[in-house]
Amino acid sequence: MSEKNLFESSATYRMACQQLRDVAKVIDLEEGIESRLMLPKRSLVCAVPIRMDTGETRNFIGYRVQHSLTSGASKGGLRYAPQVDLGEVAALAMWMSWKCGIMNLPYGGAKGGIACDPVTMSTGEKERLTRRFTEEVLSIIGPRIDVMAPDMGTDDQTMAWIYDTYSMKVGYACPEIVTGKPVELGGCVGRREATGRGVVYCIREALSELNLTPHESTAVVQGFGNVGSVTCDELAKHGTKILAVGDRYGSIRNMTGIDVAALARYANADPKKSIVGFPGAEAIPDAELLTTPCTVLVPAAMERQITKDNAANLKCRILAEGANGPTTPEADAILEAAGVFIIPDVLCNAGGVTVSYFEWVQDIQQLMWSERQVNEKLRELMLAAFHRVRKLAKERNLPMRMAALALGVNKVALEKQRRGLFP
Ligand SMILES: NC(=O)C1=CN([C@@H]2O[C@H](COP(=O)(O)OP(=O)(O)OC[C@H]3O[C@@H](n4cnc5c(N)ncnc54)[C@H](O)[C@@H]3O)[C@@H](O)[C@H]2O)C=CC1
Ligand SMILES: O=C(O)CCC(=O)C(=O)O
Repeated sequence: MSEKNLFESSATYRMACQQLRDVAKVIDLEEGIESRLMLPKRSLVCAVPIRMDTGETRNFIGYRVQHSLTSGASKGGLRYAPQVDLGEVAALAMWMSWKCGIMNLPYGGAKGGIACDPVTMSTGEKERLTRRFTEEVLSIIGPRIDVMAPDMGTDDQTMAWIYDTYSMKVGYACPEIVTGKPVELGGCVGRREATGRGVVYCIREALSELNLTPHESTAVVQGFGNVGSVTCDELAKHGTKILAVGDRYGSIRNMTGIDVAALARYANADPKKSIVGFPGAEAIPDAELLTTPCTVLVPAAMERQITKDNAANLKCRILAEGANGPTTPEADAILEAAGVFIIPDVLCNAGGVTVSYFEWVQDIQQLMWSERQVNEKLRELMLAAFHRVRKLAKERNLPMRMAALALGVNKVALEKQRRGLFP
């Protein structure tokens, strides 16, 4: 694509496009479809004015980007973070399309965000922000159009406010408008844990391929929010020692192993939910977190954390991408050459959207599954996807990321062709 577009000022969007260009060559993607898939189907940018607790009015900027509606409703999280911009949300929406394709879910990809710092806002301010944003995007969301879920900085309470605001507009309770809701409002048991659980299912498959056991393995995790904390917990339950953890405020390390349950209690008691100051580990500079020697490194925070500047210093056997887009294409090449087993984001963190799909199906059918049913089905779908990607990687001698993207992009492209190219 030669013309400059609205999204290209974002390095994250340029990275998603680079990946698409690379995989387009691998799967011999028709040029017209490739250039369509570089762009989202539609994007909404809105002012979100709210009254702060001080009485002043502040205007935030909100985004909802729908990358593809070809395979069904578009699906993806809503992110509250200071750096959110249109390009970042567009990249995340594109990755959602490939993720849903890899998992064979009947969805296109979408993502939303509001540029704000939820840590500094009161519950009332976040509620007003969420309700006003929902009003602003009403015309482009719906249970068959676009279904939101939690992402960085949002949670089940955020989804409850969206559900309530939407239901008041349409005049009936409509739980299928969002997933990741509180269980008592039609949320799915196991959704909160689903992304981290999915990450650990993938890690265990990779360990077994490398003839390693969880017990003899160690892990380092960047991010201790939804994805990072559940990943730590699940790894620890399987006997893997967590050596170091980092968050937005700092990093900690204990080479004899961190007590994950105690760390979770400590972080939960902190207003910022931070791990900094945890007495069972020592503080380390952030730069040392990712380069701590370990079996498995799990970035579970932000995009573009592993770059050409630090990739060569990583000392892990497996890179399990809990976060979306944590590794740049330049870093990918360095890690591939070093023989690191990469479990790419669009596969590794797909457990979240998979259980979101279970939640949506339950809400539409008005029946509830047990936690055992949810977890068994999640495991079955994650393992099947892992081995589909692995098989293609081996057959075609592709890096895992290219194999995963090939499956995801191909599914969307095929559906476009069957429907008549550009629906
Ligand atoms: N929540 C979900 O179900 C899913 C989330 N993801 C992705 O996983 C990642 C994390 O999301 P959540 O755990 O939901 O978010 P969260 O808001 O629950 O937690 C984010 C964590 O990352 C830390 N963090 C933020 N900026 C950081 C920085 N610059 N350096 C180090 N740590 C930093 C925060 O302090 C916090 O511990 C994001 O990339 C998100 O898109 C992917 C799939 C599903
Ligand atoms: O659960 C969902 O619908 C989306 C989760 C998400 O935002 C993601 O996988 O990045």
